[in-house]
Amino acid sequence: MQQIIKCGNITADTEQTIHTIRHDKLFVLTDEYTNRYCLPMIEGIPAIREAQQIVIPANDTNKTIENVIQVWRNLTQKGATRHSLLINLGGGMVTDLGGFAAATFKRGITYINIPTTLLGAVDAAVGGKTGVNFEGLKNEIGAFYPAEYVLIWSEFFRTLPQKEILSGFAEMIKHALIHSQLDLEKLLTFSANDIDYAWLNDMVHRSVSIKEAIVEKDPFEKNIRKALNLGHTVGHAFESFAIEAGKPVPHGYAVAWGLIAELYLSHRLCDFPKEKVQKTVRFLQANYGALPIGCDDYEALFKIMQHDKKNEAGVINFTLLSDIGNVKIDQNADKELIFEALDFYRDSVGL
Ligand SMILES: NC(=O)c1ccc[n+]([C@@H]2O[C@H](COP(=O)([O-])OP(=O)(O)OC[C@H]3O[C@@H](n4cnc5c(N)ncnc54)[C@H](O)[C@@H]3O)[C@@H](O)[C@H]2O)c1
Ligand SMILES: O=C(O)C(=O)C[C@@H](O)[C@H](O)[C@H](O)COP(=O)(O)O
Ligand SMILES: [Zn+2]
Repeated sequence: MQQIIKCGNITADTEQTIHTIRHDKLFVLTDEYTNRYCLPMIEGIPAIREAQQIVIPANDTNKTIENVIQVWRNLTQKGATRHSLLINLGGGMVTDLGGFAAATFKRGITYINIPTTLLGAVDAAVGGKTGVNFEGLKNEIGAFYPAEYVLIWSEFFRTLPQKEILSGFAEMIKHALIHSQLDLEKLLTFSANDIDYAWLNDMVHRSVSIKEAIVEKDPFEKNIRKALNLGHTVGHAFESFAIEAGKPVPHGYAVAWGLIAELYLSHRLCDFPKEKVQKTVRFLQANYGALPIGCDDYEALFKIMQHDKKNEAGVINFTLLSDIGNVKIDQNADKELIFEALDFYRDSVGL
């Protein structure tokens, strides 16, 4: 089982975790920004100072197999063995890519995730989904291969741009939607212009525990883990579409817009209450703006949804809700209804 540590002191907790895992060489993977902003916060640890560093370019357009090869190459050239330990210090891009590199190098080495974004802490670093984008599709290549430890320290978020805070917050909204009305009510009070970091830290721990409980029940997404994919069938289509258009958007923004469309489908197919759609959509619209799409783009978006990993035998499977906390997996919507949901998205965000 993956161990999640809520850090009080990142230096002491990291040092202790490193000592807990028997290893020969230590490697630290960062991207260009986490190397600058986050590595200095743990560089006081002698083991980190002496570790081999691997730096990859930042952002999701670099979550590619080519950069996995760069990591493999560094590991090989710097003498990594099957007993080496990798620390992924970064957001979801670094933990997804680094986790996949760890899963595949010499058929698997141990790794630790230290998420430095809100999204990484509440979602990406936890639960063992690793991978890279491929052929314009999100996480098309990957493996379930959990980090041995995930160290969560909210102080990293202080250097995050507001956009990245909001991106992570969208996954927290998703966790609340699949879990409870009370969690959602609390999150809908959030103001990104006036962040209360102590409150956010509490909400982070709550959000992680929602994900952790689901992953523990179904680590390989055969069943209830599909709950964590709420908003992602449409969300990933939006995200891939934006990358293809040369205007990438943060993952959480795509999820927020995907939630709008999928709450509509939840209402139409599972009787999710209309007033709860409206209340959540109001928050999403106010905080996330819009990905500009027109009716002409629906076919392209539908085509991307046909590659969603929850699909089976040519049927697009959605995770929907009949109420907050009441998840319905493997729900089919036909093309006409999906287009209606895209109409609803456009109306809701003022396009
Ligand atoms: N494996 C999973 O379960 C899972 C879950 C959700 C999302 N994801 C994936 O996670 C990725 C998105 O992760 P993300 O939102 O963390 O994006 P990211 O890793 O690309 O980070 C966003 C930006 O913030 C910078 N950054 C990171 N930490 C910083 C800090 N403390 N201060 C300043 N800048 C910092 C990064 O360098 C980058 O430029 C996507 O690829 C998504 O598909 C995976
Ligand atoms: O952990 C999960 O399970 C999730 O689905 C979490 C999602 O937020 C995350 O974006 C995940 O990477 C999506 O996975 P995919 O299987 O749809 O690629
Ligand atoms: Zn996600």
